[in-house]
This record gives sequence, C-alpha cells and structure tokens, in this order.
Amino acid sequence: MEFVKDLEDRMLFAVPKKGRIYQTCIDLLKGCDIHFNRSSRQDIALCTNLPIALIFLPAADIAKYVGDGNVDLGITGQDIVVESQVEDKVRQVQELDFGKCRLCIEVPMHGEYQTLDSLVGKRIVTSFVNSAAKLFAPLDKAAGKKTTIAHVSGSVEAACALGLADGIVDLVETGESMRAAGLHDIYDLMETQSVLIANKKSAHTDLIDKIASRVRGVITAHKYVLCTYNVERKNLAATSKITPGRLGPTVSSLDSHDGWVAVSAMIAKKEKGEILDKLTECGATDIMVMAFTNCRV
Ligand SMILES: Nc1ncnc2c1ncn2[C@@H]1O[C@H](COP(=O)(O)OP(=O)(O)OP(=O)(O)O)[C@@H](O)[C@H]1O
Ligand SMILES: O=P(O)(O)OC[C@H]1O[C@H](OP(=O)(O)OP(=O)(O)O)[C@H](O)[C@@H]1O
Repeated sequence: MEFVKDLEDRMLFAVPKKGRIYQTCIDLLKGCDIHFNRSSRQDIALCTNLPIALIFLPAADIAKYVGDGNVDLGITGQDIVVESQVEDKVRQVQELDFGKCRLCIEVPMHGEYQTLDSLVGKRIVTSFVNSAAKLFAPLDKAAGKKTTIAHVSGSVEAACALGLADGIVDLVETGESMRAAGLHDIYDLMETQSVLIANKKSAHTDLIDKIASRVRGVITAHKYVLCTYNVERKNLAATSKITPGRLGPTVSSLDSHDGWVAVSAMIAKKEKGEILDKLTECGATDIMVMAFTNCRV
C-alpha cells in the first residue's frame, strides 16, 4: 500500500493504456515535458518532474473516472464522454486535434435496411449502447416499436456478418474496417476527436491550467513552422502580407546588405508550399522553413 501514500497530494491524470490513441498520447506527454518512468504493464506511473501520477486506463473508462472524480484529468474521445453520460461533470479543457472520426450507423451494403427509420424495431450491436439508445428511444416511441441494442466491446463490424445485428453503431475514420466487412454508413451520430477533460470539482486547477497551456503549445507547434527569409526593404510590405505572423513578422536589418532585411514569422505548416512560392515571386531569397517542437502563444 506504499503506492497509495505516494499518490497523496498528486494530481491524478488518466491516460489510455492501449489502443488507437495510446502512442499519440505518450508523444503528447513527452512534448509537454511530463517525465515519468513506467515499468512494463504498470498502470500507475509517478511523474519525476511534476506532482502528477499518471494512471493508465482503457480509453473507454476514462471519462467515467474523470466524471466521478476518481481522477482529476484525463485524455479520451468526445465519443466516450457522451457515451459515459458525464458531460455535466467534466470540463472539456482542450481539443487535441487527433483521434478524429465519426460515430455512425453502418448496415450491410446490399442489406434489407438502408435507412435509420427502417432500423427502428430491429437489432443493433455496438460498444456505444447509451448513444445508440438515446438515438432510437424517440424513434421507438413514435413507431411503437422496441429496437434491441446489444453490447460488444470490439470488432463490432463482424456482428452483421455473424447474423447478430441488422445494423451497428461504430466509429469510422478512413472507412476501411467498414468496407472490409461489406458495410456502409447511413447516418452520423456525432463527430469526435480526442480531448483533455478535467473533473469540474478538481482541487488542482493551477496544475490543470499549466498542463493545458503546455498541451496548447505542443498542438500549435505541430500546426506551424518558422519561416525565415531575406528581402529588399522595398518588397517588405508585400512579403509581410504573405507572412503576417501572429503579431507581425520579426524584421532585422542586414548590416552587410544595405536596403535588405531578414524576416521571420510563424506560418501554417499545411500552407508552406504556397507561401514559399509567393515569397519567391515577391523577390524573397534564402528562404528557410524550420519545425519547432514547442511554443507558448
Ligand atoms: N479509427 C479511429 N480513428 C480515429 N480515432 C479513433 C479510431 N478508433 C478509435 N478512435 C478514438 O480512440 C478512442 C479509443 O478507441 P480504441 O478502439 O483504441 O479503444 P480501446 O478499446 O481502448 O482499444 P482496442 O480497440 O485496442 O481494445 C475512441 O473512443 C475514439 O475516440
Ligand atoms: O474507419 P477506420 O479507419 O477503419 O477505423 C474504424 C475502426 O477503428 C476502431 O476500431 P479499432 O481498429 O481501434 O479496434 P476495435 O475494432 O477492436 O475497436 C473502430 O471501432 C473501427 O473498427
């Protein structure tokens, strides 16, 4: 029980222990300089540089743990927050820009039931029983029918082929799993992505704010790159329009080249090709683009 004593006064931060978003979460913690030693299979790891204990849990359970106040902070999907029915108990601190997918109804491509209404009173199999029940409850009531909603914890796509379901409710990202099972999606329940959530009554508000700020820094650093170039001062107004930066580009004079300046500004990573083309057209030279791993903006 020594470990329980070690947890005293630490903020408890739940992180997925496996699955789709596991590695991205670990990379995010690293990017935030949250250091920890975790021996293999251990579900609790103490941070070595912050008063935090990381609790490795199934992603599907994290929203409930945060909602019930068993842990202070957690990373999971918005789909899980809704499914766990804890929207009123957790604060969504930050969308994380990964784990993006849709929660959909899927049916066999050439099956008998091709619309939401036609599935009312039929058999649904899903890991998202609460979300499915919420969708079908009013439809059942209006039609005087009862849709059967059965739970499975994974490989949901197999349910139709096995004759267990007329339709399923599951996550779709690329659609590969769905198509491989001969299914297609006919209705979207929600769009989802991974989120940082906190218990609304957590006592660790300062530390939660600090982690949220670090997370925002890492997310921003993934989206932007630093662009530097030299340009004649007469063309600076034109290039500044292309690279406005956040508050404005940083401009320094070039002592060795009269009339020339060196410019640096953050630019969106996905627009860099077009931006570099335009800078070249405006006479900029020695253009360089550099990635950075962290920032505070
Ligand atoms: N294909 C996907 N694309 C993007 N995000 C996804 C995808 N599948 C799941 N997610 C997100 O990750 C969360 C965890 O899903 P995952 O299937 O990895 O859970 P798991 O049950 O813990 O893992 P496993 O399926 O390995 O048992 C989901 O709730 C969802 O928010
Ligand atoms: O549209 P796609 O890109 O194919 O992704 C969707 C699949 O990803 C998730 O499952 P995962 O593979 O994580 O495992 P699971 O089926 O065991 O839940 C989800 O449940 C789908 O099966």
